[in-house]
Amino acid sequence: MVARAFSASRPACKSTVETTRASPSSRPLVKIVEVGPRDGLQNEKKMVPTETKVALINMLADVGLMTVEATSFVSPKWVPQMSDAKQVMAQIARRPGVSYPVLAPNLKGLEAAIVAGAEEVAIFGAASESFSQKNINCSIAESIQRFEAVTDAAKSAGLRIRGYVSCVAGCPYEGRVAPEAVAAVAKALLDMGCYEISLGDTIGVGRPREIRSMIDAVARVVPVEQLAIHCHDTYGQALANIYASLEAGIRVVDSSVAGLGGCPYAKGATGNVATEDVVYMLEGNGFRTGVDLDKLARVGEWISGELGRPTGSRVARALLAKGGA
Ligand SMILES: CC(C)(COP(=O)([O-])OP(=O)([O-])OC[C@H]1O[C@@H](n2cnc3c(N)ncnc32)[C@H](O)[C@@H]1OP(=O)([O-])[O-])[C@@H](O)C(=O)NCCC(=O)NCCSC(=O)C[C@@](C)(O)CC(=O)[O-]
Repeated sequence: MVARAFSASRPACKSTVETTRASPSSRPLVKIVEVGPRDGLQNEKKMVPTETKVALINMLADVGLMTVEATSFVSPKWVPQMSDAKQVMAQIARRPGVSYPVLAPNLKGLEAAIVAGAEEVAIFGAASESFSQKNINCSIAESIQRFEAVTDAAKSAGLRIRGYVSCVAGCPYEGRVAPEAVAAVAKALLDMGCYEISLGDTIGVGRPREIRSMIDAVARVVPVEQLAIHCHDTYGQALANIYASLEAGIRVVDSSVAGLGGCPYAKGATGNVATEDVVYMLEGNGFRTGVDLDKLARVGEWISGELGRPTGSRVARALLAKGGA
């Protein structure tokens, strides 16, 4: 079977056909933003020991991932699992060339992140009013004001800023979310200085055509080069949605080792798409990721064991079953 791949040029509506035999360096790079230590763990009911979080982050940086979202400087009353953010940042190895972004919803979080030595922060808004209220206790308009203060201070401190928009395909409280609502929040985050906007299908309800229409609407106001896709796999649509995002020209994918995760404010939402599954798909479709899949699968197996469950990655399960990973 000849693998279909996409052109390196964007937008990639007219995809070219390549084979996976192309040399690795000639294949376009897809940047993977590993969110397992943050998005993957934030919903765990039992406190994960700080040393386990630190070991996970260090292992993920060792398998070739260049961006490992480390933790969140959020209210410990809202998300107790992230209450050791300062200790995590103090103990990780910080491999040269690897970014360790952290979430910072307000000035208090930003100040703590700076003291902890963060070089990149992420602010997180939503395209749905109800989710914004549940997640960060304010309306979308109030969140934009709050984020402006955060981004001004972060820029003055020389930090890079990433933006998230949640509920890009649907909201657990309001149902369908209009692509125009997503585009408006994404544009506001871009305008305040985010270098990249990650589009989050928080509850995994989107399907490829819906995801594509949403991206097309956002790409009218934010260059596609500055967009990332962040898919939860609740309805089993994540890989198909990522494929649709690649066709739309997106080259940054958020994912979580072993498919860890869920969202504290989205009942029933499962984890992010598993990083192992994303790497397997990309490497077989004419892209390179720089990630050692076998090593990554072993990291996923290890952290799943620490959490007392099997890995959520189907690719890792297949590799481990045949003794490959
Ligand atoms: C935004 C707030 C703080 C507003 O929460 P609030 O209650 O309105 O805040 P407040 O300013 O009134 O403060 C309340 C208390 O929290 C403290 N506080 C206030 N801020 C901080 C801080 N930064 N760090 C530590 N402590 C903080 C503050 O000091 C005070 O403490 P008290 O005086 O009562 O002892 C709260 O709602 C919050 O922390 N929310 C975070 C929720 C969260 O982390 N959700 C998960 C991440 S988003 C996500 O997963 C989606 C994403 C990104 O992955 C993409 C996708 O999938 O869609």
